[in-house]
Amino acid sequence: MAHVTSPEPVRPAAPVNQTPGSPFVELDRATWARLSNELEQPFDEADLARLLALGDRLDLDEVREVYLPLSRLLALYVEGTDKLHAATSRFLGEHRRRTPFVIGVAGSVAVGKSTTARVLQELLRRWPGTPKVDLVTTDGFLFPNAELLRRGIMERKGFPESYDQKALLRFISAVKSGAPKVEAPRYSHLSYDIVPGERIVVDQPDVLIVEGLNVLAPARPRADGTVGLALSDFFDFSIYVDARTRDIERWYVDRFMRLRSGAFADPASFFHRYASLSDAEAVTTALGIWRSINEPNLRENVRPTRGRARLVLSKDADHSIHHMLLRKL
Ligand SMILES: Nc1ncnc2c1ncn2[C@@H]1O[C@H](COP(=O)(O)OP(=O)(O)O)[C@@H](O)[C@H]1O
Ligand SMILES: CC(C)(COP(=O)(O)O)[C@@H](O)C(=O)NCCC(=O)O
Repeated sequence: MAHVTSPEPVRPAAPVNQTPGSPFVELDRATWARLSNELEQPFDEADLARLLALGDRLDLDEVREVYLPLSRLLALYVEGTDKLHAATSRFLGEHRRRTPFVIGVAGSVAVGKSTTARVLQELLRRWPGTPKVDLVTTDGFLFPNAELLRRGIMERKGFPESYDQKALLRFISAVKSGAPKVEAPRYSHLSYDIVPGERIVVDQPDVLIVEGLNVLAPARPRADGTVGLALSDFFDFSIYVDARTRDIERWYVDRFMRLRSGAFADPASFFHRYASLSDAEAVTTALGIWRSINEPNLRENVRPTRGRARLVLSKDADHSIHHMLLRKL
């Protein structure tokens, strides 16, 4: 595995736009890409093969120009946050325990959260300060289908109320407090349900990436009007992956069509019944699921959290990142 040496501070390659009063600076793609020119190339052939084996038709220029500089920025944040923790421990006169740096990745179903998260995981592993990078998706904290049915919300999978928020908060507090071997339930897209008894184990990583639709959602007020912590209160950095709704809809349908000729063929698949549909019927089915569940969730719950992210990645119709908004204030 190729490694890069040290995340030296980045010199801005060109002026960036900041709208007066906005906490974000806007970086167009060319500006951002220029930041990568100064970077040591962290890939060797084996690394490239591993990235491509992630199964995505990922453009490697995109990785070099967008995700590599982003991983460098994140490595700088990890260093800075670590120093801040050390200072707090010195102030409190405590023995210091390193806690994972937590990155939230939010955005619509099918916008490319998993792909972004996995690429960042691979890149961050190459920085010297963060060799151990774990990734969890919040789908493991969805209520099992039986419970969704009992609550009458089976058609609202992915909406905030379909998650066991308490379990999610317990999980992230344990990870953040530096506990070893913290367990999370596992969701299967094949069975479309939580896998009974299966667990993902997070064991004191340097970085934990938490990916999911609603990771930036604010805490919901309790019955007595008080407001507790939200998942995002435990994030050290957050990314919202953004794109036009009509593009995301197309990506959703395209993915559905690919799964139909792949995973849906498995009789164990929840969607096996769709494997025998004609192309036209399959498109209609995918659009039906998109328009009744995922698009309303995007509109009502997911996109409204965009402004809470530290970084917004805006995609074009071909998945390329067109520009970024980075929160400076
Ligand atoms: N950067 C990218 N380049 C090309 N295709 C991508 C990229 N990101 C995502 N995709 C494709 O878009 C679809 C949705 O991506 P995925 O990461 O599964 O989304 P999410 O996790 O948000 O549901 C998949 O078919 C994936 O292969
Ligand atoms: C499992 C999901 C809710 C995503 O969960 P996340 O990991 O983002 O918390 C989503 O992929 C999903 O299955 N939505 C239900 C509608 C559909 O089948 O597309």
